[in-house]
Amino acid sequence: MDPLEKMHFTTIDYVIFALLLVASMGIGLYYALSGGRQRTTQEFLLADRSMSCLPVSLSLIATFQSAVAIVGVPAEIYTHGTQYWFIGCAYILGLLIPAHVFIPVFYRLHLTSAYQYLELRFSKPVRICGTLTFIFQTVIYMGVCVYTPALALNAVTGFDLWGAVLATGLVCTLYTTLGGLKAVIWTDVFQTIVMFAGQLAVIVVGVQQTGGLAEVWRKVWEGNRISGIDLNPDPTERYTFWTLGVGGVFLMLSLYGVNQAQVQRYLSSKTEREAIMSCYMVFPSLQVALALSCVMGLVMFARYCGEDRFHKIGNLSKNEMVLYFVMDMLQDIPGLSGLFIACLFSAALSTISSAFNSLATVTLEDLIKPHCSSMTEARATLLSKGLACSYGLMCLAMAYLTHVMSDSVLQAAFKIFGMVGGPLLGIFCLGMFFPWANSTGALVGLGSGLVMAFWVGIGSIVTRTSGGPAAVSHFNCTAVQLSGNITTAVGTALNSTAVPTSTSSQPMGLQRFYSLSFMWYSALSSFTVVITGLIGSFLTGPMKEEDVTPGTLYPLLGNMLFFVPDNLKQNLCCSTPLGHRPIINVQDVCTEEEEEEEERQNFLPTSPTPVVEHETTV
Ligand SMILES: CC(C)(CO)[C@@H](O)C(=O)NCCC(=O)O
Ligand code: NA
Repeated sequence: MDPLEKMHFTTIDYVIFALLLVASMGIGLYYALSGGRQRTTQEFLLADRSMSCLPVSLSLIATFQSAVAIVGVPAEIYTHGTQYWFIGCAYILGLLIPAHVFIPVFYRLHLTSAYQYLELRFSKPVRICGTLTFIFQTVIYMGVCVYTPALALNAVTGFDLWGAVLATGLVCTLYTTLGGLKAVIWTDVFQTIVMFAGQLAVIVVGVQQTGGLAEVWRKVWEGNRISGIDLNPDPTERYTFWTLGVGGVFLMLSLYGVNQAQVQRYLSSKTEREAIMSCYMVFPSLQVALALSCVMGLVMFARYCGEDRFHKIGNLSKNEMVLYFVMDMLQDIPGLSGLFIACLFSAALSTISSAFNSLATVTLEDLIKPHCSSMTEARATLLSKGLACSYGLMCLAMAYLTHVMSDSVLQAAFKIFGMVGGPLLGIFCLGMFFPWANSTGALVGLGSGLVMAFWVGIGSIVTRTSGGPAAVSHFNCTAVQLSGNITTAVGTALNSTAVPTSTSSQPMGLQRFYSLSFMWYSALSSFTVVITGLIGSFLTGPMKEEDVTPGTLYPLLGNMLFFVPDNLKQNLCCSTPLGHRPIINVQDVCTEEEEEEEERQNFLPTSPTPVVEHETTV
């Protein structure tokens, strides 16, 4: 294996990278010194519930668009063609359902943490289990997020790995601790723009160097990179229309519906309407983000197709491929490689800053406050800043853990989302849609969902099945024998040790279960939670609809059974309409004027909120 010569950075590249860090710090400082100067938890954790939809929507996409997607998706397209692009189909339901089901329920309950819902609906133990599950998920995920760009940068430029990890981790900790959620949201806006600009620059230069759009198209078409829709129903196939378009909806729901990082942004919106609008606005931006990374993969393919270097690139890991391509293309254009590095780090910063703030929120609201009811506001604010800072430092430790257990980062992220986010999605669905579910059922459900998810997840890692080196579609580029090299590349990305490169034998029994595509993990584990949760509830005495806290149910069954007469529905316990008035939480410090203002904005009889629909269906 011939190591690629290290690229180098010019001064201007370093300057651009430094500007990103300085600008982010500046935004943090600005929000530390303006407005309420971060002296209340309402401001620090919820941006005073005053945000409008534009910054919120950009911040929503920034949260789960990390460097993992920026380096992972193009490498996926390069090696396996455009099948992955079909995940864009999942964005439709994956955003409509949060907008019209989860946001109205959470917003009207006037929550701070999504897990407060679990206590209102079930009990305190369920809330604590939910919170701990979320903390576990986020802490692992942020390690992957901070490590990925640093590793890629190190591999290609020789830039110090731990230096980059420390710089991002510390800068992010600082501006998150200083400026609170307002700083997190506004840095997200800035960083999303840098992210798009960096990717666009690479695409434009790449197309130009390949010889124009027509040439790029010819090469990717002849090279078999444009995938048709794959309707293979086999659930062990990594990416098919079903795994992406259906399994992907559950993934999106666990991220955009019930994940605290996102729920907190919905709750920071001025009105429910703004929150719903922001969710709608995520759709086009997320499609743009997806298109940019897919097109970058195609351009990368076209650029090297038919060249000698293809061999070398084939030997790189998936994480390094994109960076190599970028540095190779941009190194003659001063500043552009710096811009792309800034893009990569923007993606990482915007994800870990959301993680720090949401972790501080749930730790304070769900784990500490219930035990210290007499805490003063000043002390709570100080504590939340301390928490944001500690999670920031913990992130550095997690980066080290990721370093030890290297895996293909895109798959690692999807596995974390599915294995831990899936059961969380399940427990919220159980509570919202099924009035019979009780607290015991919820605990049993969450437990079995996690067991199921970890069984298949760990099983697949140990037996190296799910998402293992899938058959590589053959290349048509003249003069290059690629398939072998690419397969090795995928293998190297997955495991440092040898991987069986042939997947021709059909797995049987448990082996087949372990090879379930990781895109189904969310769906599998959330269904497990709902089903075992319902069984557990019926065995221990189902809840009566009238005993459930008002406003915590969403009349899904009632709406679905619209043809059933009302009195029969009453007997089936599925007729409760969605709460019309927010239940004010005692923990929230909100002045009366603010409440009135909110009431006025949310419940204007003439306001064309889509939610009005639910009221008429009853
Ligand atoms: C969340 C999705 C699937 C939305 O397209 C995408 O942003 C993604 O693939 N994320 C991977 C994880 C990450 O970027 O950290
Ligand atoms: Na991000």
